[in-house]
Amino acid sequence: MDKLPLIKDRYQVIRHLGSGGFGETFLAEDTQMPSGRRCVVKRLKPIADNSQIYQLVQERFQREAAILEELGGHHRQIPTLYGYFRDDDHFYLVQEYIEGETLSGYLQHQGRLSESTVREILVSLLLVLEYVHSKKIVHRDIKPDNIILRSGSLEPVLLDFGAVKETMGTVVTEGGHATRSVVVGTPGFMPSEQAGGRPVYSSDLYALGLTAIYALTGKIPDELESDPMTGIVLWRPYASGVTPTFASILDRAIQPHAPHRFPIARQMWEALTQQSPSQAAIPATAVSDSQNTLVVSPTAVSQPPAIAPTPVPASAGMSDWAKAALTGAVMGVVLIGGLVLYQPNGNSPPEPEDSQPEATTTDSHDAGESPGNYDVNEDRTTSEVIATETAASMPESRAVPESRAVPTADSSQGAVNPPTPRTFRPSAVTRVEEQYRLVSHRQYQEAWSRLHENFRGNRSIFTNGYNSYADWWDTVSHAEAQNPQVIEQTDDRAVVNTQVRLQMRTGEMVYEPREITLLWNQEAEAWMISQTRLLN
Ligand SMILES: Nc1ncnc2c1ncn2[C@@H]1O[C@H](COP(=O)(O)OP(=O)(O)OP(=O)(O)O)[C@@H](O)[C@H]1O
Repeated sequence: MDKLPLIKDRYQVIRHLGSGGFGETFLAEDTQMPSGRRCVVKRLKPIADNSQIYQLVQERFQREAAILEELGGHHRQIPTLYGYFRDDDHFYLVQEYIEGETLSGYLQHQGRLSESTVREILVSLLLVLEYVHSKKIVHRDIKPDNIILRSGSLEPVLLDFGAVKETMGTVVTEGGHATRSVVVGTPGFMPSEQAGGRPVYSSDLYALGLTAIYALTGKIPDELESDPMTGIVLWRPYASGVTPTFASILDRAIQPHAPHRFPIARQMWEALTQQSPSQAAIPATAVSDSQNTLVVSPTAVSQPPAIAPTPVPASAGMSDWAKAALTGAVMGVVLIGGLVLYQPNGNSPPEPEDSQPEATTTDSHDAGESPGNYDVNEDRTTSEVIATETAASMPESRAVPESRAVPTADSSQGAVNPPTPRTFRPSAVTRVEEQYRLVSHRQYQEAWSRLHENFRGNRSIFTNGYNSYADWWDTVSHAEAQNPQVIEQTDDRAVVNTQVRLQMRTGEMVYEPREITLLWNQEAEAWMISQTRLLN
């Protein structure tokens, strides 16, 4: 057998992971680390082959790598960037290897996922997206293949940010100007404004919504019909058991027109965690052109086919999906004429009618410029986007293992029962983070209801029950659980240590190291805080 290559005299290739539009990806061992840790090496090659372009690509690549470094360095659901370099005519990224399985791979053998599992994944990824968007980055290629569920915990991790790939598409126009020549994204998962080169934050929510729909139905967007008048994807008949509120949230996420979607990740996260029908509803402005297909109650869906929660059949969905994945790999970066985006006079194309109203220029050099249209000669990164509302930092989310059963094969269809899959038990860490978020948002009643009943009944702490709890939190203007970590964990009990940061209404800042004990409530399917203790 041929010896596998050693890249840059350092990264010993273990196996080839995949090939995409701009290069190849390898699993490798870092021979210069004592542990010989595993890493993912991405080798990219610019599409234009000349030295002028290479210089430009190098500059952009460096900027985008710096962004990846920041993102991965601050969020555990984004791979850490270990290194980047250029070697001859290739550019390399070396990233943390995420041990696990892509969401699409997971579905192939576990079957379609339950609503609660999909909801958990969404809630978790929305926190990641809010973090990403707070850095003014639009991911641009969210899809089941770019989400890895970590082995053991099934925590979703977001891969493959589009901007680096985009740098590989740098070309020089006839007029001598460098510009992008590609739109990054995957057909079907990519909304129209992104296909037109103008992604906004809610473009990621659109892709995430369709990813969730894939997880619920086993169908990729190309396998679903759309309403010919409105362009709305008609998925509900394939997920008849989904609750109306959850379905409405997904419908809002996948609206073809960006202004009709949730504008930012936080809003979708709030709709999911509170599941208030009013938050899920598409804004009134959307109803006029889509009222026949939106926010459909289950009874309004005509004769949904009875679909048992079977695994995605290997003979149909899997091969289709494999085909689609292959297409995605080829089409992941859609080539467009550089001149389409490049405006020699410096003007941008007109705002599309469906661009987000919130997305007004704050940091671009040109008032009309969109994130998808820039000139490389300007000193800004390809992935900066425009927004008036910077997403506030939201906590990272982590998931832990659990062993509740979800879909089994329908024996009436002759399918074999798959092994009992694990589903998500929300992580104790996420629970702790949420608790501080709730009190920060003054949702005291909600926060109180998530304390264990024994804790709530402790009159030595809460002398006046809920009122003393709410009164105390009213003295705090902002609370945050920093760096929470699970110290102990069994199926039913978890202990999390965290540094609590409290900004008091008086202006004083308080930092409290705390140990928080949580008990699993099977009925509520939630972690309840049963005790907190100040650490020395
Ligand atoms: N950090 C990572 N940890 C573990 N697996 C990874 C990581 N990054 C990529 N992979 C896996 O490697 C394979 C190839 O991924 P990659 O995204 O680089 O290429 P692609 O999807 O084939 O092409 P494209 O870059 O055009 O999307 C995929 O199966 C992906 O899940």
